[in-house]
Amino acid sequence: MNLKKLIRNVPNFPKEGIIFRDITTILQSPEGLKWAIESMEKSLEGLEFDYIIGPESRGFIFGVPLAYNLGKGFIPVRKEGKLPYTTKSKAYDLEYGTATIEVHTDAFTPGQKVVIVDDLLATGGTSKAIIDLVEEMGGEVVKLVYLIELDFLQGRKVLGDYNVTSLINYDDEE
Ligand SMILES: O=P(O)(O)OC[C@H]1O[C@H](OP(=O)(O)OP(=O)(O)O)[C@H](O)[C@@H]1O
Ligand SMILES: Nc1ncnc2[nH]cnc12
Repeated sequence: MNLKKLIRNVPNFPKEGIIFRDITTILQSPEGLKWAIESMEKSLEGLEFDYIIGPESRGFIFGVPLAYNLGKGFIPVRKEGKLPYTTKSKAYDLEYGTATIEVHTDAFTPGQKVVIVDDLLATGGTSKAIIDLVEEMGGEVVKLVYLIELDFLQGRKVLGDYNVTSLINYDDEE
């Protein structure tokens, strides 16, 4: 299946010079959505872990069905001020700005293994912030799975030796 055809490219959103890779057009397609979830799921075959953890908001779209299908729990990572209980937070840079994310302090117990799921890897700032949060809380990140990777932003360099899978790659800004 040619998933790139199902991704809408929106130039100059949310800022001049950014080509936004819009996944709403994949979500609209029953075949595209099925392919995306099933392919992400395949990349986790045989892996032992306790939770899927994913960032607001697009990480929820893919993380929850994966967790449900694999019989795991899901841990939401939210933007600042949204989680109601005690949180641990981390500030980070994005391709088009800065943000702070938070996770509940009792989301998992030390020693547990988590898989990070998100729609897209760009600079790696969001994922690195999640890795830092998980590790500072005593957890272990055993894999990261993305639908899309913007290779030219070199997010993988930021992620170092972690086990990373992405399904659709963009090598340059076109
Ligand atoms: O690799 P990075 O440079 O960190 O960029 C990738 C992140 O940026 C986007 O989320 P965004 O913060 O725009 O939030 P949204 O999902 O709510 O739109 C995307 O869904 C990833 O989470
Ligand atoms: N170019 C892009 N398109 C969609 N989501 C993004 N998140 C960060 N960069 C992005």
